[in-house]
Amino acid sequence: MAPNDRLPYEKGFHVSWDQIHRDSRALAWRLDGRGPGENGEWKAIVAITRGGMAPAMIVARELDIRTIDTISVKSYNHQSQTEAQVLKAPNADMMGDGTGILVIDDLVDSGKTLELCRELYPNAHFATVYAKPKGNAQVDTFITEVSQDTWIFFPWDMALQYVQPFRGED
Ligand SMILES: O=P(O)(O)OC[C@H]1O[C@H](OP(=O)(O)OP(=O)(O)O)[C@H](O)[C@@H]1O
Ligand code: HPA
Ligand SMILES: [Mg+2]
Repeated sequence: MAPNDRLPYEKGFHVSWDQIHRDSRALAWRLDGRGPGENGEWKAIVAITRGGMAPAMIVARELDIRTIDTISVKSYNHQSQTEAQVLKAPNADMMGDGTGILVIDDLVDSGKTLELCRELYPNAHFATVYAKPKGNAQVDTFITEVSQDTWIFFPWDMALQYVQPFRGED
């Protein structure tokens, strides 16, 4: 399937860099002071690559968190879902059972990616910028919910291009 072919997704939600920046900052503010540290600090951030890296960087900057690791989970080939698998795990000593760790992704869809991460780190806090209803139960904190039949297009997957005027061209 071509990557820009939305079927079976009825709707497209196109997110600009500006929008993901605002929404990721909103996520940071919601998470601020909610960690298990004395002043609500979080121990570290773990970004779920690749989509979680941009939001994780923005949250880390807002919350002044310098310890950042990644977990690489692959679960999609374009818009087709495959079995979720961990291709690279974060530092085991740092992770423990996940206590104090903020695991960040761009979105939760079916919830399969987070389900796998939760099994590995049951005490981590899981946060995404966007969420679809099926995966809702897997995420502790998110900013915006979109319907299950919506495909979210992120700015790193898009480019500016010409569109014809609504009334057509002369
Ligand atoms: O809730 P789920 O149904 O598991 O889907 C959500 C996951 O799918 C996408 O990642 P993808 O596996 O496509 O990899 P990418 O981040 O490298 O693009 C997205 O970034 C989430 O990580
Ligand atoms: O709606 C989506 N957009 C981008 N990547 C995704 N991975 C699962 N669902 C989505
Ligand atoms: Mg991803």
